[in-house]
Amino acid sequence: MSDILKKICDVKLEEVAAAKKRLPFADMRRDAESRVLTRDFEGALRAKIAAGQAAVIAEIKKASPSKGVIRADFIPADIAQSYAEGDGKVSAACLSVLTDRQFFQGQPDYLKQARASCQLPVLRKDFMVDPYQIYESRAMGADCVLLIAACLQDGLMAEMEQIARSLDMAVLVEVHDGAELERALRLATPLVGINNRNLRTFEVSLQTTLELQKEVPADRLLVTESGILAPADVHMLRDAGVHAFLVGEAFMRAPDPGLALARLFA
Ligand SMILES: O=C(O)c1ccccc1NCC(=O)[C@H](O)[C@H](O)COP(=O)(O)O
Repeated sequence: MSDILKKICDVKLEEVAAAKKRLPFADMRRDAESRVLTRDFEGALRAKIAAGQAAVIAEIKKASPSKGVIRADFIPADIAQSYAEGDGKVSAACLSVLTDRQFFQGQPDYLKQARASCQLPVLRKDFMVDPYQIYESRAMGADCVLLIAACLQDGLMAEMEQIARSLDMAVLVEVHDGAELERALRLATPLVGINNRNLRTFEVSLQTTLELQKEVPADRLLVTESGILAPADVHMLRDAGVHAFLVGEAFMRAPDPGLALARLFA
């Protein structure tokens, strides 16, 4: 595991240990199981694709380890509404909200505020290292969780997927190389994210998606993640048969994130 990823995961383990002292596992599980009606994350992506459009998971991200602060004027509810509206013709399929405090300046309240302000399904974007966080994700309202293969051993990853599915949440499993993809494909989830960002060097290459795409079976829904900045990137990936995108920075740097989305995916 890369240094930054190891550092992030170590912090997460400490955070989970502290959280379990505040709210024990059984209570968090009860909270999660008392929530009703998730929004259909996979269905929202597939509906856009069936309509001939790109399926965009639009990210709400204030800062990142590679870029520092990306957006100063940061009101998650406004950003979520802007993504849901787009330009009236082109808009987001789903949201992704960073909830990590230390490295991304996120927080769980941002997810709650974003979700309450629109009807879009929401991915909790964080670093999952313990089953407790899956219950916590549902308790805060998430419709989908991210499992980063590089952070998880096979057994734990499968257990966390199973818990998410028992709570009616979707799972986006994220990979960056062939070995991780092979492990991810042992899960049942159809949602496979290929992160174009190398989390060791922060280098971004869209070639990562093009190379790994060949190994993704047709019954999985490939989501290309990171570094999609220009219409030419979108055209190149769509011409290659990639129709689901997770985009953050390109929207977060724009005054109106929803209009930026519509322009990027026009
Ligand atoms: O973005 C980072 O610097 C980063 C560092 C370490 C782990 C994860 C990181 N990013 C998370 C993401 O995957 C992106 O926020 C997401 O794919 C959107 O990428 P972009 O469109 O390039 O903002």
